[in-house]
Amino acid sequence: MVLKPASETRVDLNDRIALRSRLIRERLDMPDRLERAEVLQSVLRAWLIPRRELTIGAYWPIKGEFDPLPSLYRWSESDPQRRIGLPVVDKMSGTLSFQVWYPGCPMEEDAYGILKPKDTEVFEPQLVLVPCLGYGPCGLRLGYGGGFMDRTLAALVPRPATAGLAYAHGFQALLKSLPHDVPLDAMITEEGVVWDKGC
Ligand SMILES: Nc1nc2c(c(=O)[nH]1)N(C=O)[C@@H](CNc1ccc(C(=O)N[C@@H](CCC(=O)O)C(=O)O)cc1)CN2
Ligand SMILES: Nc1ncnc2c1ncn2[C@@H]1O[C@H](COP(=O)(O)OP(=O)(O)OP(=O)(O)O)[C@@H](O)[C@H]1O
Repeated sequence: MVLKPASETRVDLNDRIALRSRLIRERLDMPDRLERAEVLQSVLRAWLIPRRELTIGAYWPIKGEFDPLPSLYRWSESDPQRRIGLPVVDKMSGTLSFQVWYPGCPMEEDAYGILKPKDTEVFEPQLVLVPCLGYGPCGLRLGYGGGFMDRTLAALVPRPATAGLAYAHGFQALLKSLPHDVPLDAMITEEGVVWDKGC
């Protein structure tokens, strides 16, 4: 086993923290973010058409994230069995559960101030749409640093299919994988489906 010097590990962590704040700033400052979001809605809607899953976990957008809910609502309208869920953080276990969401659903803040459905049913989605701040080759993802998504995906049996959603600016060719990283099955941006293990 080759042990890394502590200083190197610390540099990696500082790099990740700096990268996260740069990517959040870049995303918020993107002058054509709304146009890009419209294109991404179309890419997502088209990607969902042939999929068999009836239940999808998504997220309530924060910090300039792409909003997947308009496409998902359209997706859900064509079959009453289809369900959309939003994540709810369990601070103790560091994992997420998913609660049913529908347009107009009463909402409240979670432990991190992100809105979540109030008192709706908990379920395990067959497909999870994962918000990505950054992404690398082969399904690698950079989130906000809580590790919630990786812990949740590692614990769910059977593991749901996963598709990352991001704007193309988030691509980091040199992003390093960490031991706990659970690779995404697909990656979708406004430039198209950039990676899909299932294709
Ligand atoms: N819209 C949205 N909702 C989501 C997620 C997401 O990525 N996007 N999450 C996806 O999993 C979960 C929340 N993830 C979070 C991750 C980190 C922190 C947080 O407070 N981070 C600290 C820094 C932590 C560190 O670097 O050690 C901070 O920002 O100060 C909060 C929520 C569930 N809901
Ligand atoms: N399966 C796991 N078991 C235990 N700890 C984990 C697991 N996954 C992640 N962690 C811990 O969570 C912390 C953050 O991980 P990471 O930097 O990958 O977060 P992220 O994927 O960017 O954040 P998030 O998923 O919340 O958006 C790390 O300290 C890591 O050790």
